[in-house]
Order: sequence, then structure tokens, then C-alpha cells
Amino acid sequence: MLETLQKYLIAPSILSADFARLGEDVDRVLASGADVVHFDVMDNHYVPNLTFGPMICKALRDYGITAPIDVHLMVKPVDRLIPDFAEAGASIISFHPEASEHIDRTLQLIKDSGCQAGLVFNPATSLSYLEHVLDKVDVVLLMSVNPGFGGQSFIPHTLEKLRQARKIIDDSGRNIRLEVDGGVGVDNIAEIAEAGADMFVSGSAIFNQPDYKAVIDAMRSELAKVES
Ligand SMILES: O=C(CO)[C@H](O)[C@H](O)COP(=O)(O)O
Repeated sequence: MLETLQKYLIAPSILSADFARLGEDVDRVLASGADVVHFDVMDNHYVPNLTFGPMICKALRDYGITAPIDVHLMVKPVDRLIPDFAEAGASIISFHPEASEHIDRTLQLIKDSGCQAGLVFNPATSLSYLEHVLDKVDVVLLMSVNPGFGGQSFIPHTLEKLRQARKIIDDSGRNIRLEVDGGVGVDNIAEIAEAGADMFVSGSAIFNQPDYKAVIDAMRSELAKVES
């Protein structure tokens, strides 16, 4: 799955897509050079907003979307949705540790369902949750805004947290993606990559522009500066 893709992955958040034409809009953003579809699931309980569930994920697969679907669960409780999302075609399922009664069990449920597993950290959630479960984690997702809404500004102290997460991952020697989500755009993507992220969720910066390819190309050229 993700490990076979290139160094930097761009994952548009469909929270900012055109819901009335979702399949078409997701097709368009992928044809514009995106790598992964970021799928934000909100339950009006863990976060104060309500989005979509496994049926919409399946509808995207039925429509013909073959790119990895990166499901970010902002829900509590978590476990009962995992088999539904796996069956609906999710590739990665990530959850917030505070929303699970048993983090190790939830990670194992995701792995057993055939998906890659991610742990998500709000801006004020400690990275110490990683300590005993790194062997079951494929993706560490750092929120750079408080979850619930698109279009918020990147919280600057996330850069330091990204550096800390990068060190934890590198020290572990494991093949774990470091994903960042919230307020990511052309103007700050290079700085965020320099801090250690290698997977970038971006919603409003892409979907609120008429030319998705122009935005994604501009992000890639910023990332190329970091790589060189
Ligand atoms: O998870 C999210 C909010 O909870 C969104 O994915 C995130 O905020 C991306 O949107 P934007 O790029 O517009 O900030």
C-alpha cells in the first residue's frame, strides 16, 4: 500500500470537496496528481460536526476510485466501525487514542481487517500514546488544527511536535508514515516537510481553487526544494 508509493504523498481531504458531485470531484483531484483520498469521518460526538460513513466510502469504490482511501475516524466509540470501513474499501484506518478504550485492541482490529493502521494526535495530545504500540502503527497522523472543521489555520507549535514524532519514528527503525492534517497549503508545505512530515492532508487549499492541478504541482515543487 503506502510503502510502495513515493517519498511525499499528497492526500486531499474530501471534507472540502463538492458533495453533490463527489465521485467526479475525487476523480478530478486524483487526475490532478493527488496520491491518496483523505476521508474525514465525524460523528457530532467526538467532534462537533457530522460528515459521512462507510456507505460513501463504498460508493467511491463502486464509482471506480482505486487510489488508497485514508479513513480518519473522528468518532467515539471507534471499534464497531472498523469492519464496516474495511468492507467498504478503506486502505488505512486511523483513530484518536482518547476515543478508544483499548488502543492496542483497536489497532489489532484494524490490522486483522486487512487495513493499515494509524494513530491520530490532536494538537494537545501527548505522543506518549505511541510508546507501547509502535509495532502496530503504519501511520502517525498529527493534527495541526483542532479536529472538526476544514479551513482552519495551521497551529505553529505542531512543527516542533512533528520533529519529535519524526525522531520517534526514525529511532524505531520502522516504516511508518508521518502525516499532517490541517491548514496545509503551498505556502507552508516545505516547512512542514522539513520538520519531518511525508504525507500531507490538504482540503480547502486544494478544493477551494478552480485549478487543482496548479495547486498540487505548486505543492510538489515546494517539496522538491526540500528533497534537493
Ligand atoms: O480533519 C480535518 C478537520 O478535522 C481536515 O482534514 C483538515 O482540517 C483539512 O482541512 P484544511 O486543509 O482545509 O485545513
